[in-house]
Amino acid sequence: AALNAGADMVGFVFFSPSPRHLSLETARTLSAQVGGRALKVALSVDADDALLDGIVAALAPDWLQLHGRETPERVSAIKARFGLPVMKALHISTRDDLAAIPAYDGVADRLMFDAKPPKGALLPGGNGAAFDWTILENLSLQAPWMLSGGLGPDNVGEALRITRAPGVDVSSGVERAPGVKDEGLIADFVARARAAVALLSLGSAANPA
Ligand SMILES: O=C(O)c1ccccc1NCC(=O)[C@H](O)[C@H](O)COP(=O)(O)O
Repeated sequence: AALNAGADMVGFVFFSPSPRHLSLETARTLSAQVGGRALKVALSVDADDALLDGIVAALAPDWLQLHGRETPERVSAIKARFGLPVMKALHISTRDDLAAIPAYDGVADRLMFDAKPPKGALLPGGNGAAFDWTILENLSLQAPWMLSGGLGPDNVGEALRITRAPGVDVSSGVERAPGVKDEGLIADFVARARAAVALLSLGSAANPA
């Protein structure tokens, strides 16, 4: 569905507590379907080298997305070991959280600003929680970045208008139940993101998917 909708990137979750978690076998099968139509992103949470070895062998990802407490040093080590670009997710709730950015800017190949998980949440992402997007207004970074957290077809245009994010990421906002993606919502999300990019003249640097 994501490929048909024209997503630039498709994400594969490797985190066993998640309803979106994939086995390596399933990832291998899904990977073959991508066929170069989108970039494959492997999402992990504080994965060790052995797990990342397995993920890279099964999925042959174009990107590694790190969603745990990986330090800048760990990001560098993963980049060096796998020779793949790394996207580091950082949790944002208040302006104070922007203080974490400089240590990763220029180390990670891309940053992803996601909402801080709600209290008691079992997952570090994919919670459908949004944050105050005005925190990111006028952000100036070396690394390209993406916005995520609580996005969906109805608010992605507004999120892009406020943040002018060079990319957006969605999970539960295009699901009909936890872990069950909805083809119509996916198509709607990509169409609305692309329409906002065109309207705002964000140009080809934008990467909404
Ligand atoms: O989606 C998951 O299950 C997940 C599990 C563990 C770490 C991260 C996870 N998702 C991260 C994402 O990339 C989500 O797209 C991002 O957090 C936004 O999620 P949502 O608010 O549900 O759109």
